[in-house]
Amino acid sequence: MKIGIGSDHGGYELKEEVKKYLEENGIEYIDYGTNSKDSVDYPEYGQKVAEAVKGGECDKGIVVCGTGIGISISANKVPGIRCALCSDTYSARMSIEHNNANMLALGGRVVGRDLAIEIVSTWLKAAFLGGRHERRINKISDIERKYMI
Ligand SMILES: O=C(CO)[C@H](O)[C@H](O)COP(=O)(O)O
Repeated sequence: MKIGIGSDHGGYELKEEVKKYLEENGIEYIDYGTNSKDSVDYPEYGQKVAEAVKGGECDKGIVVCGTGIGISISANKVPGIRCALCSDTYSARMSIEHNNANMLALGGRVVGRDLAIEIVSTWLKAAFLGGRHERRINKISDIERKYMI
C-alpha cells in the first residue's frame, strides 16, 4: 500500500505529522509537497495527489489544507477520485465502508495532531462493504461520465 500525501502551507505541519505516523507504521508514501510554510495554492497539491491516485502511482491519497475544504474540492475534480473531508473517526470509517473513498482530506487548522492521526489510522484500517454501496458509487461515476467532454 502506497499513500500519496500533499498539502498547502495551511496543512504543512499536519502533513509532516501524518508522514511521521506513516513512517512509524511502515506505510510507504510519496510526498507531493508543499515543503514549507510559505504560501502556496492548494489546488495544485490536491490535483497532484489526485492524479497520482487516479494514475495508479499511489493506492490512496491524503491531503491537508487549512480547512481541508479547498484541497478536497480540488481533488474531487479529478474523475474517479472520491476524496472525503473528515474531522471525526466515524466519518473516516464510513467514508471507506460506504463511499470507498480513495482520498482523505484533513483540515490542519481544524483538527489537532492526535485526532488527525486517529482519523488517518481509522481510515487506513477500514474496508469497503460493497453491496448496495457499490450501486451508489456506480451512480457517482455515471454523473462524472455525463459531464465528461
Ligand atoms: O483552507 C484552505 C482552503 O480551503 C487554505 O489552506 C486557506 O484558504 C489558506 O489561507 P491563507 O492563504 O490565508 O493562509
